[in-house]
Amino acid sequence: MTVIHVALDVPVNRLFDYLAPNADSADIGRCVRVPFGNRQLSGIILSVSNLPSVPERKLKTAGLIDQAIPPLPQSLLELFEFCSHYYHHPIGQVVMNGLPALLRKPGYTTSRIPKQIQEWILTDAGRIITLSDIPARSKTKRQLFSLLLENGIITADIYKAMSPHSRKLLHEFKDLGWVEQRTALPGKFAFSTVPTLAPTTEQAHAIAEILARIGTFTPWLLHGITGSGKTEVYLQVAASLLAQQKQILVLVPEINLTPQLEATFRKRFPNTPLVSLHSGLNSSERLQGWLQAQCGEANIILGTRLAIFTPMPRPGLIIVDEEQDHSFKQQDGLRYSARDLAVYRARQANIPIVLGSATPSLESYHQARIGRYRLLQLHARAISQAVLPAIHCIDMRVTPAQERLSEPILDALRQSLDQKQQSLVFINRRGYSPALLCKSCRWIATCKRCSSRLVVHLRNRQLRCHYCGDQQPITPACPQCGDPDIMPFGHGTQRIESALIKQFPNARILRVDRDSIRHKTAWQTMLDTIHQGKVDILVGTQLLAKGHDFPNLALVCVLNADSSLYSTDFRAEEHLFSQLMQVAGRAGRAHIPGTVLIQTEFPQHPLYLALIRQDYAAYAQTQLKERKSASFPPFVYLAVLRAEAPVLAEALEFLHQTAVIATIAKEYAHIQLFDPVPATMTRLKGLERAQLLIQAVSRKCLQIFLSDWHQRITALPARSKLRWHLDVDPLTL
Ligand SMILES: Nc1ncnc2c1ncn2[C@@H]1O[C@H](COP(=O)(O)OP(=O)(O)OP(=O)(O)O)[C@@H](O)[C@H]1O
Ligand SMILES: [Zn+2]
Repeated sequence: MTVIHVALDVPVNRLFDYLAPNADSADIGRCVRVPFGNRQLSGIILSVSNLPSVPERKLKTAGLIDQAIPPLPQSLLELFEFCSHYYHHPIGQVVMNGLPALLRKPGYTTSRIPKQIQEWILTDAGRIITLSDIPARSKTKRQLFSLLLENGIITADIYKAMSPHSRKLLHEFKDLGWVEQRTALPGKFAFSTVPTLAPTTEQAHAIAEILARIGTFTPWLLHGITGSGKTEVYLQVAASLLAQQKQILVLVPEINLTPQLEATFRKRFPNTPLVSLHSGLNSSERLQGWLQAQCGEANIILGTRLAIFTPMPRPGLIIVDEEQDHSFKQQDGLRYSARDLAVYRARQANIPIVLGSATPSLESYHQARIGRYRLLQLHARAISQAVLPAIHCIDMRVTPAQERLSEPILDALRQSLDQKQQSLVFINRRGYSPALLCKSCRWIATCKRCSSRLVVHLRNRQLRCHYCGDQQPITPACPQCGDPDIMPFGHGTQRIESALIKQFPNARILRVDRDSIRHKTAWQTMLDTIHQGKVDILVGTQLLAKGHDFPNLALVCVLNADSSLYSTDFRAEEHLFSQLMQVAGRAGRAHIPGTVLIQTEFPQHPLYLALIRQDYAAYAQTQLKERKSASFPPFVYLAVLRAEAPVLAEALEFLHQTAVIATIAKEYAHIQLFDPVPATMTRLKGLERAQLLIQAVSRKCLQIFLSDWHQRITALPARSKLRWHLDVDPLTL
C-alpha cells in the first residue's frame, strides 16, 4: 500500500493521507488533486510511505499527480517546514501561500509551462544490470541501455534520434527501477554584460570581499550611505555568478522599486533571462515567472517578499536591498520575515547573502557588530562630485508658516525653481487632511469600524478610513451639534499640493502617493516625467523616499516628521531615523549639491542632532544601548499573541486564559509573559483587538515554549467569533 502525505490549504497543522498506488518517492514535491470533504483540492505531496496515520479503510484515493511540472525541490520543502515550525502556522497553508495561486487550478499549468528537456538517468539499481540481462533479440533495448551504462544519462534528442520506440523502452526501464526521469536544466545561455562602471575603491573592496567567499554561506551587511552605489556592487557580484550560470535572487521592499531595478539589471545583462515576481502581476504572469525560475530558465529573479519562496535549482547569491524595510515582514496570515528567511535560504544553499542598506535595521547591525554578519561599508557617494546633502532643522516654534509651509522652505523652493532644479516636499500622509473637525463642539469624524479618524479627500468630497477602506460623503454640517462650520484639520499631500500651486502658480507640481498611482501605468509615467525633468516640485509620501535616483533633485523639505517622535512603539524612532536618512538621501546625488530642510518643534531632539551629522553608526549605537537597558530586541526575542472579537472583554478574557495555560508549558520558567492589553489600534474593521506579549532571552527557549503553548491554545474549546494568531518576531506592538 502506498500512501502520500499531502499539504493542503486548510487551517489545521497536519498533512492529509491518501492512497496513491502508483506514487513513489519521485513524486515528492509534486502537485496532486485530492478529494476533501465534498470538494476537490490541489495540494503538494510532502512524503510517500506505506504507513497511513489512519486505518486503511478510511483512506480515500488521490486523483491525478501533475507530472508536467518538475517537483518542488527538497530545499524548498524544507524551507516550508521551517516556516511552519518557526512561525507556528499550518504547514498546508504555508506551502500553498508560497506557491502561485494558479498552481492550484487543475490542469491549468500543463499547457503553459516553459519548454523542458527531459532526460533519463541510471539509478543505483540500474548500475548493477549488465547487458546480458537484456535478451539479445531486443536490439534497440540493448543499444539504449548500453548508452545509459556508458554515460549514466540519456537526453531526449539522443533517444529520439535512436528509435521511435525509445521512449516506450525507457518507461519499461523505469518500471524495472533501472532509470529515473528528470527535467533537465535548460542549456547554457550566452552570458554577456555591457561595460560596467569603474568601481570606486570602496566598491571594489566590497566586490572583491564578497567574491572571495562565493560558494560558502556568508551573510554580508553592506552598509553604504545613500548614493554610495550599492546597486553597482550588487551588479558586479551578480555578473560573476551569472557567468557561472548561477541563479540570483534579488528582493526589494516595494513593488514600486521593481521596475527600475529590473531595468538596471536588464540593461547590464541583456541576454540573461530575468523574471520579476511581485503582487502587481496577474496570476498567469506570476505562474509563468515562477515556472521559469523553477525550471532554471530564469537566472535573475527579482521580486518583493513573496519571491523568497521561489524555487531555484542553481542558487548562487541572494540580495536583499533596503533590508531594514518593514514591508519584508508579512503582517497577516503567515507572518514571515522575508529577510530572515533569505538568510535561512542562503545558509541552506551554502551561498552568500548581501543585505544592503544606508540605515540597516538595528537587528542586522547588531549581528554585524557581534561578528555573525560581515560588515562592508561604503562611506562616500559613488559619483565623485556628489557629497552628502547639508541638513538643517527649522524650529517651528518660532518660524512663521502658511499652510504648514514655513518661510525658509518657501524661499528655498523659490530658489530651486529659479535654478531649474527639482525639489521634493515630503509629507507622510496622503489625502487632503487627516481629520475633519467641528469648531464649536470639537466633534471629529471617526470610522465606525476602526479606532481611527477619517481622512478628508477633498477632490472627491469624501471621508475615507485608511485602515478599512470605508468611505462616505463629507457631511455638510456637524452631525453632533448641527454647526455647518466643520473644517479639515491638519495637512496631507493633497492639501500641500494645493498650497504649493497657490504659492508657485507657474511651477510644474506633481503629487506622488498611493492615490495618485492607483492606475496600473501611472507609476511608470510619473517616473518618466520626473526623469525627463518635466517636474519642478514633487509632493510625496514614503513612496518617493527610498531607492530612487533622481539626479536633478537638489532640495528635500520634510514637513511633519515630529508625529512619530514620541510614539509608544519601541521601533518608531529607528523607523523615523531611517526614513529621514533615506528621504534626505534623495538630494544631491549627482552634480548638484543637496540641501535638506526639516520642520520640527524639537530641534534639539537627539534624533535630529544625529540626523544633521548623518552619523548612522553613532545613532545606532545609542539606540542599541537603550534597547539593551530596556530589554528590547535584538537583546531579547519577542512574540505576540493577538486576539480579536466583537467585544474587547472577550478578547482579553481569552488571552488571560492562555496566560494561565502558559504556566504549564515547556520552558515557561525562562519566559516573561506580560499582561494582556488592548492593542494600540483597538478597533479594526469592526473587531476589538487585544494582545499578550511574550519575551525570552533566547530564541531557542522562546521556540520550545511557543510550540508547546501553541498546541495547548489550539486544544482549547473553539469560541465562535473569536480569532487569534501568534506573531513571532513582531515588528509592531
Ligand atoms: N563606480 C561608479 N562610478 C560612477 N557612478 C556610479 C558608480 N557607482 C554608482 N554610481 C552612480 O551613483 C548613483 C547612486 O548609486 P545607487 O543608486 O546605486 O546608490 P545606493 O547606494 O543604492 O543609494 P540609496 O541607498 O540611496 O538607494 C547612481 O546614479 C549610479 O549610477
Ligand atoms: Zn475603518
